[in-house]
Amino acid sequence: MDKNVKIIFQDGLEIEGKSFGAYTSAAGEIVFNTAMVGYNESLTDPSYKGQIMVMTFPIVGNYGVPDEKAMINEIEAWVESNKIQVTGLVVSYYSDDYSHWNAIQKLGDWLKANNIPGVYGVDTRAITKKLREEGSTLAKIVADEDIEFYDPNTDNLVDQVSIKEVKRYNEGADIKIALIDCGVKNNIIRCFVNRGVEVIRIPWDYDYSTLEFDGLFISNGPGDPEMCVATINHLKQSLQEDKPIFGICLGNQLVSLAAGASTFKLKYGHRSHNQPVQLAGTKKCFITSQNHGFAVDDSKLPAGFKTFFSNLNDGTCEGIRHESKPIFTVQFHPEATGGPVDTEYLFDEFISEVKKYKNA
Ligand SMILES: NC(=O)CC[C@H](N)C(=O)O
Repeated sequence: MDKNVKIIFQDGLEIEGKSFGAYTSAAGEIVFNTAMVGYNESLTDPSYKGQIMVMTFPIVGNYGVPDEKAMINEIEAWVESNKIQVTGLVVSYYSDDYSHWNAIQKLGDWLKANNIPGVYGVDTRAITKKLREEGSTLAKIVADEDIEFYDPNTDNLVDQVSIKEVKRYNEGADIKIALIDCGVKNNIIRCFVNRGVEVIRIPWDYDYSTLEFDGLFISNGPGDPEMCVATINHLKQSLQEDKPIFGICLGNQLVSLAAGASTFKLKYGHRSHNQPVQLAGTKKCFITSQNHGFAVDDSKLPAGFKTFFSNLNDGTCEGIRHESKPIFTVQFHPEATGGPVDTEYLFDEFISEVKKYKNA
């Protein structure tokens, strides 16, 4: 019989569930994800660092866990980074009995190996309703010992997940993209590598002023964008230059901050695979994969920038675009994994801008 554990919210609410994964206590920001699949990808997405993820899909674990060490082109083949990044996982029904062509282990065993607690047997939809009504909050999973609440947004989480040294993929390719790694998802690197460009992956605070490259990319990443002061300062300089710039999620927020816009915390964030966005000035709508808690305030964008996409659920900004330079950023995840690939064409648009710049 699995042991009992408690989820304790900052307002004092306690919910009892059963333990799977590591039997240990953990504290963080509790967030809900309404995606129906993709737990392996979400758990290893560095943007979830410091967060306890509640999955609303009622059965989790039934397709197991792939070999997280398998590599293709020096990139983990089946997961989004080299470890589990969430602080804890909360599900309704945990399925121990898995079946999938590339599964090699149980979700509970993988969590255990990473010392991450899982809770099952709780009403995840009730938790979601609470978070939607009252807004995002802190919580802790309490197993063997009670611990303090912890607010991850007060720490520089990007520094914890960013690469420590420069790493090149597809070295020698004609087009070179400098990728500022704020906690990059592997599928972003795959999307570039699959398009035949060289990726120069640099740490979040790396001074790239003397690096040779043709286009600049800023990745997704965890926490409050205002923590990334070094990146924002480097971007202020890049915005004065002519190289094409593309940013995703945290990358969108950092470029916006560098341009002079502001960001704010959403009431409960967007975490799912079915977020509808509209391309500004058109009737085109795309379904996107998202995972963010902050957003850019596009009611007062700096001169030269306009809204690129808007969210059709709540009207928030889903990206900005420069009016004359090849600079555009999106709040959603065009690389998906998990989620729909409707907007992957943005990688092609960016690379085509980079080629134009290089051949000009
Ligand atoms: N996926 C991301 O890059 C998330 C960006 C930022 N940490 C947020 O929560 O809004």
